[in-house]
Amino acid sequence: MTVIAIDTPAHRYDVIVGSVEAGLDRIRDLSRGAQPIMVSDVRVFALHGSKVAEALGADPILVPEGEAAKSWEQLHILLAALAERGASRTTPIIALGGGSVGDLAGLAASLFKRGCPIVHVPTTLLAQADSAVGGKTAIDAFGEKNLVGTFHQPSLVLADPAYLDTLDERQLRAGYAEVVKYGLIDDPAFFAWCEANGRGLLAGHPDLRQHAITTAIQAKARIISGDLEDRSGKRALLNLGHSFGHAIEAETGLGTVLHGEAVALGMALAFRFSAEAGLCPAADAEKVVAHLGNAGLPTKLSEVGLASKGGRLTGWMARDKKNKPGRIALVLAHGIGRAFLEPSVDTRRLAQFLDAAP
Ligand SMILES: NC(=O)c1ccc[n+]([C@@H]2O[C@H](COP(=O)([O-])OP(=O)(O)OC[C@H]3O[C@@H](n4cnc5c(N)ncnc54)[C@H](O)[C@@H]3O)[C@@H](O)[C@H]2O)c1
Ligand SMILES: O=C(O)C(=O)C[C@@H](O)[C@H](O)[C@H](O)COP(=O)(O)O
Ligand SMILES: [Zn+2]
Repeated sequence: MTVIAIDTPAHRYDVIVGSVEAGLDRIRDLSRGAQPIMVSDVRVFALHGSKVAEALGADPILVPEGEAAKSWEQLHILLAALAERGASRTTPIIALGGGSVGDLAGLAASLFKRGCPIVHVPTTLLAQADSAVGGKTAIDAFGEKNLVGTFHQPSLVLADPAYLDTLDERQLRAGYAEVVKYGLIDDPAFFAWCEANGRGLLAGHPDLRQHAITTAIQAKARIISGDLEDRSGKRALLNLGHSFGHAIEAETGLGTVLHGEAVALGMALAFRFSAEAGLCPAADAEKVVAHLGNAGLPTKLSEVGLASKGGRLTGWMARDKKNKPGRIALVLAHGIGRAFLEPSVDTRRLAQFLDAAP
């Protein structure tokens, strides 16, 4: 078991990577006798929910699986269920599931009675290595990814790698993209570790999972510290691959290409664009594309039916949260482990690059 402490101005919370049973007492301590409410999706609840709900005496609320949970409608249904059950400002909400459940439940927890505690119990690799930590919450709206959201830091995160045993291979690979991201941002040694161990990690080796999740969370803690609300450009590095990725998700219809798949393709594009602009060695871009491709992730726009769609994709990218008026900001790289935020890229050049990209 590894415990990582995350410091925020409001409170300090622990991320426990290890058996969920070992962390249940921590949820009981937080609850101080109040009955917790569990939010989960139908699939995760059927697989893992009743055990945790029974152990905590938690009342479950179920949402649809995947990106479909991140909607106005589901937010409304969830808030209505919290009201109907008489939840108070101290009722702990337990989000058991992947990033979609976490993003929706986190948003509801931040809004309900102006904020109640949220505990994340992430069940996907993506959520354990990335989304459960850091406090970003969101739903999709008006066709745009994560358009409506808040920052609401959890009170506790319990990431049990054993949950990944029931996750299907496509979801596991998608989550792996966000793991590799941490090597590409500022830790070339971790990228090399991924090259050496990615296959074993995806095959389910427990020590490799534990190491990957712990390293990613420690990196996230470091990157968000001092820029918790994404204002200074430091936290923006976590968006490597995401301007392209969110555009790919939106253009293909949200929920069609998985978030992690879109991020993998986005990171491949960010490295290719950096190399073509002479900012990054071509050999580094090739290594990134090869590693993601070997992990079974998309690295070509043609794989998701978006060849020659530069104009459409830059249209979405022009709406990204990192942008200042009239400019497209993009996380680029000077090499593996050397990501940086470019506040203004030439939109025409970007569209031409995307039109020509494989
Ligand atoms: N808030 C953040 O910082 C942040 C970071 C990264 C991604 N995200 C968001 O997370 C979402 C993607 O989340 P995700 O990739 O975790 O997937 P997900 O929550 O959409 O779940 C994907 C599928 O996996 C199933 N599943 C989950 N855990 C399982 C398990 N242990 N066994 C079997 N099936 C299981 C779910 O039922 C669902 O069908 C995206 O909307 C993305 O935008 C948020
Ligand atoms: O925690 C962050 O900050 C991230 O950017 C993590 C991303 O992996 C995640 O997909 C996040 O939800 C993207 O946020 P957005 O601000 O681009 O909507
Ligand atoms: Zn992401």
